[in-house]
Order: sequence, then structure tokens, then C-alpha cells
Amino acid sequence: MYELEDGKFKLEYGSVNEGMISVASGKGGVGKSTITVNLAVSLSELGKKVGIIDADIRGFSIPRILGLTEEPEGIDDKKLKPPVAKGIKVMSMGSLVQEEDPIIWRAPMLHGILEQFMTEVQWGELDYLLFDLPPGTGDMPLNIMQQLPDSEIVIVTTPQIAATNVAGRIGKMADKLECETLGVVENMSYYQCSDCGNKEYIFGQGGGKAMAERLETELLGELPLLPAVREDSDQGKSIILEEPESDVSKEFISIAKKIMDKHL
Ligand SMILES: Nc1ncnc2c1ncn2[C@@H]1O[C@H](COP(=O)(O)OP(=O)(O)OP(=O)(O)O)[C@@H](O)[C@H]1O
Repeated sequence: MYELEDGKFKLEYGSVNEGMISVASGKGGVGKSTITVNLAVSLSELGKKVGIIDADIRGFSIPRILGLTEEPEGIDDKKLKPPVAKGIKVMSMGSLVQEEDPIIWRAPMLHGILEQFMTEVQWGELDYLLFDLPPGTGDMPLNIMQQLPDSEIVIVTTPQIAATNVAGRIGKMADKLECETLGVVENMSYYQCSDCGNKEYIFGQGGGKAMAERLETELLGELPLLPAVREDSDQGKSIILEEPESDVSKEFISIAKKIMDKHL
């Protein structure tokens, strides 16, 4: 699907110059897609050219979270021009698979669609290509990671020990496939009272850090549980652009910088 030359991924119609990064989670609902989008926007705000492949075939939510309204456009019968939102090029499995198709049919289609996204889409020059993986440690995320040699992985977890145990399996899977784990992002780490600023650690504390230690990787950041994050996502907005001075936006930018530093 691509060649790695001098640290750059050469695609049929473009290249990825710094990193192909899968965003994974041990289970659903921990904020993987929200984090994929906000990381992409953060990298873009830091001057990087970014693309996203929404490979979460069950819950393809990237177009909605990113506020994408355009469809991919066919060019000369061979290539697809990816739609763009907030400066990010996006291809979603959701645009090619019918939502009502049973998962059991969709899973084998994944391989072909991913290949099509890598070889028939006019990505142009990108610095980062992010993949929103299906949640969990089942066949679907495994198959995708197997198809992406030399890619890296960021693991999203919530702080509960149960969640970090499952997410830890993703790290072990990445090791087996020789994908480098860039680090762990702990989401919904705490809730901050908008009146008094007090932080409540409603899901416990330290699970992300403990998991990062177990996997011998870095805790890239801890993001609060904030109504504004969900509200913006629901409306196709990004908190990074809406409230760039907020603590949560600064934390996203800090995570993006740590990822960039690993590609210097
Ligand atoms: N830090 C946060 N604060 C508030 N709400 C959040 C936060 N992160 C995610 N959410 C909300 O939690 C819900 C689940 O998030 P999201 O869809 O990103 O999870 P996911 O891990 O990708 O789920 P799945 O893999 O099942 O598709 C969404 O409504 C999202 O807006």
C-alpha cells in the first residue's frame, strides 16, 4: 500500500512525511474519536498538514465531530479527492459502507477499503496521517494495524483500572506487531467545577500513568471531562479553535507537541 523511504511514507498519490499514527482504545466510548479529531486540529494549528482515516467501521463518527459536510470527489475515474474540514483531509469508511450493513459483512470489506484509501486517494503531501481505529482488541483493529507496517500508536484510556487493563492489551498487541507505542492519553481524567475550579477525580486517579509505566511508554497528557468538549463535538466544532486559551486546548496542543518531538 506504501513504501517507506528515508523515513517518509510514499503513497500512490502523495506522501506522509512524519508519521502514520493509529489512535486506539481498549473499549468504546472513552473518547478515541474526539481525541483523534482534536489531535489532528492541534497538529494543524502547529503548522502540520494532517489527514484522518476514519477506520472505526462500527461507529464512524469523525465526519460529524469534525463538522465535515463535503463528500469525496471522483477525479478521472481513478482517484478520489478527499473532503476537507478545518484544514484536515478526511476519508471515512462511513462514506463507503452502508450503516445498516451487518458488521459481519463489513469486517471483510475493511481490508479492501483501507487499501483503496491508501492507494486511490489524492492525499498530496501530508505530515501526519491519523487512523481512528475500531475500539477494542478484536480482529478489526488488529487487521488494520497489520496492514500498516511502521505505523505508530497512541492509546486512549479513561482512568479506571478496568479500562486501563483492557487498553493495556492494545499496547501488547502493538508490541507484537512491532508498531511503536508513542504514549497514552488519559481522557476524562477529572471534572473541573466551572464555579469554584475544584477538580473531582470521579473515575479515580493514576490509571493512565500506571498503564504507561506498564507498557514502558509515556503518559502524553490528561484531559478533563468537560461539557464543552462534548457540546463542541456534537456541533462539529473543535474546542481548540473555539476556546484556544482554555486549559483543555493547551493540553491538546501539549500532547501534539510531544508527538511532534518524537518525529524530529
Ligand atoms: N473529555 C471529554 N469531555 C466531555 N465529553 C467527552 C470527552 N471526551 C469524549 N467525550 C464525549 O464522550 C462520547 C464518546 O466519545 P467518542 O465518540 O470520541 O468515543 P470513542 O472512544 O471514539 O467511542 P467509540 O469507539 O465507541 O466510537 C462523545 O459524546 C464525546 O463527545
